[in-house]
Amino acid sequence: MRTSWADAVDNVATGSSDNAGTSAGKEQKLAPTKPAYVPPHLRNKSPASEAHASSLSGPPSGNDRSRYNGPTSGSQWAGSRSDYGRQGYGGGGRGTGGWGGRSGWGGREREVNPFGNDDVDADTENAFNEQENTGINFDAYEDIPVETSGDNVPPPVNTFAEIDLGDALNLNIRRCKYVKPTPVQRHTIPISLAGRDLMACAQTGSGKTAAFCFPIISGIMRGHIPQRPRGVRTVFPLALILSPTRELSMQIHEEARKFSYQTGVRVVVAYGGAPINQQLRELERGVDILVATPGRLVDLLERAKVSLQMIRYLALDEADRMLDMGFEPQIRKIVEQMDMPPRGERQTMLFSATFPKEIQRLASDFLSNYIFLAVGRVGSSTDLIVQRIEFVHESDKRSHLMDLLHAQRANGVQGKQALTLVFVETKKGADSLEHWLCLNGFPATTIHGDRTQQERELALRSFKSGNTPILVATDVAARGLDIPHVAHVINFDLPNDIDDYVHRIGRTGRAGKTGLATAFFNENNMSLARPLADLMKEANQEVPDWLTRFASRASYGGKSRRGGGRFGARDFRRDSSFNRGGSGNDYYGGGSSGGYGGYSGGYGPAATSAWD
Ligand SMILES: Nc1ncnc2c1ncn2[C@@H]1O[C@H](COP(=O)(O)OP(=O)(O)OP(=O)(O)O)[C@@H](O)[C@H]1O
Repeated sequence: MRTSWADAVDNVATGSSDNAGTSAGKEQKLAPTKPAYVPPHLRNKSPASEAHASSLSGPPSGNDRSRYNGPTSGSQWAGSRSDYGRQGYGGGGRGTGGWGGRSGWGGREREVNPFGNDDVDADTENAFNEQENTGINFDAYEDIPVETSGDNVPPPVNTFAEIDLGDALNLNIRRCKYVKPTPVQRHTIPISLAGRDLMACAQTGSGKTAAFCFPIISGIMRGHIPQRPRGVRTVFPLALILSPTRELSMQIHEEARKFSYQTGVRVVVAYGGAPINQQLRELERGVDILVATPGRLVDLLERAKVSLQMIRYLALDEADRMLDMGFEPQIRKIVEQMDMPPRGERQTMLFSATFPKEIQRLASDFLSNYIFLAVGRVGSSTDLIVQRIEFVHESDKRSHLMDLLHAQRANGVQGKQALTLVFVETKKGADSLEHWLCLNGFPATTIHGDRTQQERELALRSFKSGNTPILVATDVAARGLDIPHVAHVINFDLPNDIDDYVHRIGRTGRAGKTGLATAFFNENNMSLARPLADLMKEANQEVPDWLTRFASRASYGGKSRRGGGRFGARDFRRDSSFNRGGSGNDYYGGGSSGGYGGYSGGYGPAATSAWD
């Protein structure tokens, strides 16, 4: 196995795609009209090592899904799914596979380098220094409490070196300048590599994208590659990553392309608002991982352009949003009513920074014997974000915003000149505020659902580049977007739901950096007083007295769905109302203060929940 990794790295080091071309060329001679599908783990390889590598592509041993293959077990491929031998996954290695007459990266195409002008050696050398210089400070997450529940939870790792992700992926991790895994990565990667289903909750900006991408890419690289049907114009991805917005899908696609560079794994994105034909062309060139928004995917499924028959990995990013009232029917259709393998046969991973209990309950329909992981309190914000709440009457909001922006122009945000993201309630409100800001000498642009996709993308690019340092947005930009240098998030209009607030302010204070979030609160936001005060307290923020008073008033009658102010009661399976045979206690003590040494959460039978 090592031989094939070394080959892949040689290719990376020389920047050569010739080997891939050679191997595809050989296939073409055998079947001139239909170049065979080249399994990812054999792409970018010299013919000399093919025989050896293909002998390694046999089905995984063992059928016990509950078995735990530790992540530190050398190159043994931990967590291979037991179901790869089922119909559709059968068939042989290289040469017997074939897919619609096209091949992925193993074919004629040269893979574009997503890292730009990448000098591997220089980058690798500089990575650690640069990392230190960028201000990324993941030590800030070290003492975050971590809780897990479920059967036989694999222990976390401390370093990427402890996990056998494969050399090509490891090289890309270094190119991304990731020195060590973030807490959510430390815990989830071993769980996913062990083949387990997962519901993972971790704070905004804490590295969840890589946490689900690494195991998927690694699994595809090393797994037994199924034979894909020949001669049909339908594509059969092996992994599906769904996200709620177009921009987030694009971002995940960009990240996944970096992680999978020269691994032979091909990632394609499909989202609405953009010409479908172009996306179809991309798909027809081969796809291992499909990143998509639900609407466009349903369209592709109904046109029989995509089949989910061979999905091994399903990841829902922003999973709670994907399963709320707006999206749930589409997600159910995709997951339960098309041709996707049922739960238990595929591996399902759900990620978000927030997971209300009612959504956890819904989500459990898609999971099999899953592990629940919470890094930090479910739905908590990071205390890297300084939160300020100001009481501002509706009619004073604009002048108040103007004061903030003038002060910011003079002094920067926390001493830095940086990007400002302003959230408003409505699309009309966004346009009108943008117009007013521009009139007053503050270059601004907008992103919301009434703008064309082209306009949305242009606005985001202009904001990211700093050309337009203020972006006025509706909730379409609230989740997942990772925009460096957003130093200030202003909730001009507060959302109705505290979880939306958590995601919005999470656009700053990412990856260990600090950030500032200011919110304008008034009589229209009373229902948010208590959850907001709770959230701020949890994040060690100063809560204004007036907010504490509003929070304690009876006018907010709703029960906090966040489940009390202590670390616990996270996994809904532990909830007293669900715990049929249990003690009625909604608090459980499987926690730890997540540092390397302090981990004790949920490993071993003592932590098995009553439900499992
Ligand atoms: N191990 C790591 N080392 C350094 N940086 C990392 C690491 N993992 C992720 N990052 C960076 O951290 C940033 C935030 O990651 P990501 O966007 O995945 O966060 P997230 O948890 O998905 O946030 P959100 O909840 O807002 O979607 C990204 O810029 C990413 O490149």
